[in-house]
This record gives sequence, C-alpha cells and structure tokens, in this order.
Amino acid sequence: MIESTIAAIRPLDEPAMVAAGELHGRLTKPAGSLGALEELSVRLAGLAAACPPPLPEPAAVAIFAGDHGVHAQGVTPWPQEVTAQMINNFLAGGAVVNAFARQAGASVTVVDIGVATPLPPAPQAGAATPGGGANSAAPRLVSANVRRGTRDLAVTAALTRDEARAAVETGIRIARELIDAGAGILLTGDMGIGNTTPAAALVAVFTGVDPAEATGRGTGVDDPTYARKIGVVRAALARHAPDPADPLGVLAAVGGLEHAALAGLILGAAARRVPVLLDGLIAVSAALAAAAFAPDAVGAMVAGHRSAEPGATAALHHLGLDPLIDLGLRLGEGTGALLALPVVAGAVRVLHEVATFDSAGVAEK
Ligand SMILES: O=C(O)c1ccc[n+]([C@@H]2O[C@H](COP(=O)([O-])O)[C@@H](O)[C@H]2O)c1
Ligand SMILES: Cc1cc2nc[nH]c2cc1C
Repeated sequence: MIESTIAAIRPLDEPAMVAAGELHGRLTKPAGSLGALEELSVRLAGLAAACPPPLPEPAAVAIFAGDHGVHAQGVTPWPQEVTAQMINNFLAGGAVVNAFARQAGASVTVVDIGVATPLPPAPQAGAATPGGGANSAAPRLVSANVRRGTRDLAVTAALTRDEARAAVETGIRIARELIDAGAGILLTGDMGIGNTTPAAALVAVFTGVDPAEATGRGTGVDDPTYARKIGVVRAALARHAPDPADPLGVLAAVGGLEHAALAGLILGAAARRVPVLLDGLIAVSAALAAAAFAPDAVGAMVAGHRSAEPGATAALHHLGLDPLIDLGLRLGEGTGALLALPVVAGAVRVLHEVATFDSAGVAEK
C-alpha cells in the first residue's frame, strides 16, 4: 500500500499553473501584490490540475498520538500519562486545537497510533466526517494502536520495520477516509510527550544538520535536560547510522509512531492531489520522511507556520517551503496549521472571486 501510494504521486500540472499565473495578471490588483499567496495559489492549481483549484474546504485535522520509549532518558519534564490525558481533553473539546478548529470550521480526528496508557475503546463510527462550523461533529477517536509506545531509541531501534510500515499505512488510510468523506484539505496534528526528540533525530538524518542544530527545547526543557537531549540524539544517530535513502528504516530506527503515521497522511493526501497543511516540528520531520519516499509529495505540502523549534526551520529549508505564519508557536496538536488555514483559503478564493480589469472596467497601468 505504501508502494502503490508512492506510485500515484505525480508532479504538479504545468498548464494549470500557467493558467493561474496568467489569471493573477488579469485580476484587479497590481501584479505580485498578494506576495506569497500568489505562488501558493499557483501551486494549488498545479496540484488540482485545475484553474482555479477547488476551495480548500471542508478542512479536517488529524491528530496522531503516540508515546516514546526515549522518555526514560529524561528528555522531557512531562509525565508520559499526559499524552492520554490530552487525548481525553481533545475528545472533550477542551484543548487549544479544539478552540482553533471551531474558529476555522475544521473537524478533529484523533488517532491513537501508539499511546502507552490504555484509552477507552473508540466507538466503531462509520465514515470520517470532515467539515465544521458551529454545528460540526464532535471530535472523533480512531483506535489504531500499533504498540503502546516505541522502544527507547537510545538503546535499540524504536520500531521494527513492520511496525513503522503499519503506522505509515494507517496514516494513508486516514487520509483516504477523510478525503472520501469530502475533505478539501488535511491538516496535521500530533500529541506525544517526548516526541520532539525523535523529531530532532529525523531532521538531523534527513537534512544532515548537526544534532545540536536539529534539537530544541520542546515543551520547555531546562539547560541540563537540553544538553542531555542533544546527546541522546547524537548517540542515536551514531548507534543506528540510519540511511536517509531508506525512509522506512529511518522511521523505525529513530522515529515515532505519530511521525510515521503523519508521513503516511501526507503521502495519502499527495496521491489524491489534496493539499496537506503542515503544523510544527513533528509535522515537518514527518514531511521529510514523506519527501524521501516520494519527492513529488512536496507539491502537496503547505507549511502552515514556523515552529519556534530550530529543527523545524532546518526541515522547511530542506523541503524548500516558506511558512505562512511565524508567531513563535511550539504547541503542536495542529494549532499552527489551523491558524494558517484562512490564509490558504484566501489565496484560493482570490482566483474564484476577484474581478478582472476587463470585467470590472478598471484601467491598467
Ligand atoms: O509543533 C511543534 O513544533 C512542537 C514543539 C514543541 C513541543 N510540541 C508538543 O509538545 C510535546 C512534545 O514535547 P517534549 O518536550 O515532551 O518532547 C508533543 O505533544 C508536541 O505536540 C510541539
Ligand atoms: C499540556 C500539554 C499540551 C500539549 N499539546 C501538545 N503537546 C502538549 C504537551 C503538553 C504538556
């Protein structure tokens, strides 16, 4: 399923991009005056192979949650149980992601891909329900636990290749379900105490930057914890020597289940030519894996924001993506992607609704 998904990912459609660029030149605004929104809307036309591309709605956030054996190394001050407790908060609608999803009119799907603490079984709901607004469906839990947390990557491989594959395939399946249910854009979310450590390792492997540059303070670790965290990432790279040309092997050695599933979500969206709006460090580390599986998947990626984590900037640079907003966020959950959603929608709406100089009777220069 990974292989067939990769095979379905194709380059952007040039004629649609040319048409969108020409249309921009005829709209009632000085050429180039919408800055990065113009490039974004042209790219989304290329992704959809249509000018104008469809409005990116309804929007669906998928939050992948997992735990991490590397927690035992003292790389985060938070207890592991917080991952499961925050899932309950997501399902009750009380987290920041819920507030932002209501604001943006997006649905929220929470996927237990590898939480250590047992959760109440999810009701066997039918199809996914993207969409939102005041009457949107309640957040939904999908139970797809591959294992109750990864192994400690400081000691051994975090996952077997089969476990990593199962998580990637779940991400692909969630993308398909959300798109089949009508989603016009997918947003990445994550929850996992300790997950900035494997994210930093993934960034270091795929971009080649030094672990000290890829590693940040996560939820806000103190100086001794930060130094230990860099040492853990450096030692893990030396121990496993992951090959960046083998993304499944990299995810298995030093990744996490939510990172692997997010890579699958991105591949699944790219294969269906639906945009995927990336959140912070964990999302962009997964995006590096997705790009290693299928370089053309980058065409479907929109960088929602620049996380305060230094590894996120290294990853975005490697992917050639400019983030839409830069507010110093470092929360995760999908919050930065949700804040960027109106920017993406605005970029596309311009191509649908703005009058041309001709039609509006406005003189050109
Ligand atoms: O999205 C980001 O850039 C981001 C940056 C720092 C922390 N987080 C979130 O914080 C948690 C991991 O932080 P830590 O310090 O426990 O590794 C996890 O639940 C992430 O969603 C997320
Ligand atoms: C409270 C809390 C909320 C979070 N949301 C995403 N990561 C998180 C980490 C913590 C600790």
